[in-house]
Amino acid sequence: MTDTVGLDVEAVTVSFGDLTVIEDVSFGVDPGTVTCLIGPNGSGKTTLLRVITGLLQPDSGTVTRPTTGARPVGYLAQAPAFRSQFSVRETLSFYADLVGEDVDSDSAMERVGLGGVRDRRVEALSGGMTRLLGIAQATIGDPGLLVLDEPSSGLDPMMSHHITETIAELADEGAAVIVATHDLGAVSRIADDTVLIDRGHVAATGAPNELLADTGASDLEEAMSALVSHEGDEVATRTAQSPRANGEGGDA
Ligand SMILES: Nc1ncnc2c1ncn2[C@@H]1O[C@H](COP(=O)(O)OP(=O)(O)OP(=O)(O)O)[C@@H](O)[C@H]1O
Repeated sequence: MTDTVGLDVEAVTVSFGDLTVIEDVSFGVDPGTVTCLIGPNGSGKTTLLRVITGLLQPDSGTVTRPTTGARPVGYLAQAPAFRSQFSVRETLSFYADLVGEDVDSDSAMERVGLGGVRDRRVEALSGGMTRLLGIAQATIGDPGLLVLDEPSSGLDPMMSHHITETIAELADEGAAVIVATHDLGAVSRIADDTVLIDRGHVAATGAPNELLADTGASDLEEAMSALVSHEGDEVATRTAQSPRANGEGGDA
């Protein structure tokens, strides 16, 4: 999985009609590290991740990705959808076949700890297990870049810890990992770096302890609150809740 080239996002701008949701965003993620993308609801994190995976073309700017692995990018969508009748093993074999011949799916299953439920159907998995299945499918083919959208949202603390440890291990194996999350406890545990997005702009970057030092805050929630603009919050929240069609499945 090791690559000397990580992820490089350079001056990316994305608009939907008249609404510019990402403007002139630049940052990088080194191989073997975890960068957490944080920011308020509707600030543009998912949009940026979709550009990073190549699912969405930016209006301007460039994205340079690693080239190692049987596929370059593994992606966990915010709401991954799998075939309900497939078992865990069948689901992962299906994705492995899409990636290429002789691509192993068992190691991905074991890596996230789903070996014990390999024959359970997707429809019978808990929410946490479904997220683990999503992470497992994202790792098939050992991509050099892993893009994970809210991997631990809505999970109990033990499952959340398990998922964040798994993510840290994937980076230790050499992948460049970018994770969008509202779980600031997880950010403190696993982030080598953070990118704080506010209204489509980079409001701050740095390791979690640098954000704390820069703001004099005692925790990341306080630091984030100090760094984001609070003007027109009501409008931003309404926009974030407006219906939209992303049409994402579980694969990049
Ligand atoms: N396909 C689309 N068409 C129109 N507007 C969109 C589309 N996708 C996203 N948006 C808008 O872009 C903005 C950013 O949305 P995005 O989902 O990227 O935010 P986010 O930071 O991931 O939010 P959250 O934390 O709530 O998941 C929002 O105002 C959203 O309504």
